[in-house]
Amino acid sequence: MANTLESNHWNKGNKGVKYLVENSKDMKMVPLEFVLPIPEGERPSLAIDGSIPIIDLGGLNGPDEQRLSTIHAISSACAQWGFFRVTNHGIEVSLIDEMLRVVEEFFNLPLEEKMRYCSENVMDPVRYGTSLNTTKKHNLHWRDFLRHYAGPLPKSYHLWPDNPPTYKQVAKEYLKEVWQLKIKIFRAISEGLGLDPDYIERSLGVEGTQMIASNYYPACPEPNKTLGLAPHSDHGGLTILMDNGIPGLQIKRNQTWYSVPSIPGTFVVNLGDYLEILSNGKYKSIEHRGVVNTEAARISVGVGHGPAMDAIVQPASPLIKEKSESTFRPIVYKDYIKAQQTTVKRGKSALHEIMTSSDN
Ligand SMILES: O=C(O)CCC(=O)C(=O)O
Ligand SMILES: [Fe+2]
Repeated sequence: MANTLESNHWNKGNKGVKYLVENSKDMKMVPLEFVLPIPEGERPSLAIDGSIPIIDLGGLNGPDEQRLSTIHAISSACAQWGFFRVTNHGIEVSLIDEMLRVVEEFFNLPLEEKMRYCSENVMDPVRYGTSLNTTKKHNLHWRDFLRHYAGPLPKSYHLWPDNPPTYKQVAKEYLKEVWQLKIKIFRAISEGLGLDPDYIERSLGVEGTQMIASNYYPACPEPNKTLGLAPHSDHGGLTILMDNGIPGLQIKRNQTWYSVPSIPGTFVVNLGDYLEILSNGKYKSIEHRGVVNTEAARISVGVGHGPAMDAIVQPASPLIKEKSESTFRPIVYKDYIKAQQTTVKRGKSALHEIMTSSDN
């Protein structure tokens, strides 16, 4: 439900980080409530420059041999990284730029206008907010966000922000293209898992969900003391992410944090918990976090794709047979989202809760 400036959460003086930065002259230190207990060895500046596999998706339209080698490259990226970058993805750079522009315009609106979409309920179809999970007490994070359901379109389109005036139209076009891209990638992942090419797509049900999360991370005077976004894995199957050219994404691999460079015009694709579950643990959803910098605001736009809200999430039966046991207990997708989004600990704790044995 939309809130006003008088509602609880905003009454506490938390008007979002962008507002805070813009209304504090010459901020030299991060306010205490944003200082996070980041372990010494995991400070953002200690991350190693990393590069994730780059996959030319044009290969999927090529002759058989090229198509199979592209599928193979995707499945090894899924097994070894859980993250990869795609080029030749078929989405016009001008549309990506336009999407970034309307998202930036949204965050630049006066606070009162953005507040129309403020909500603390993680299941609300449209939510503007700040930090991480403001319903529970915890230190704040250096980001504001706008999240909303995208697909199925008719269920939420009328609720999307109508300001800036072009937002709905541009977002609709962008999300339609991203939807097609995820079909292409899911097909390749299905084949790589030895499943029917349509297996994953069909597993999502007739009303598979698409959710968009746009993040605004203002420049920050002490980037080593806070985080834009705490370590987490995504709950859906596949997230397709782009940003405004300012780096800030870090991924955890073998207990080490790596910075993922920003390459405009490409997308970073990552597997979420749904795919870890569906693959019966063969592929892992990888923890990642958003870090901030002293120089410039970063905007990122991630689009997650998962099953229908009332779908039962469980491993694909051919993959259970392969391993002779199921690694996860079945759970209704919306219950899983709720569990994952309301925990303060994040990381992969929600996924660990549904594992059938703790040694997986
Ligand atoms: O800003 C980023 O690069 C990461 C965003 C993200 O992980 C998310 O919205 O789930
Ligand atoms: Fe994420």
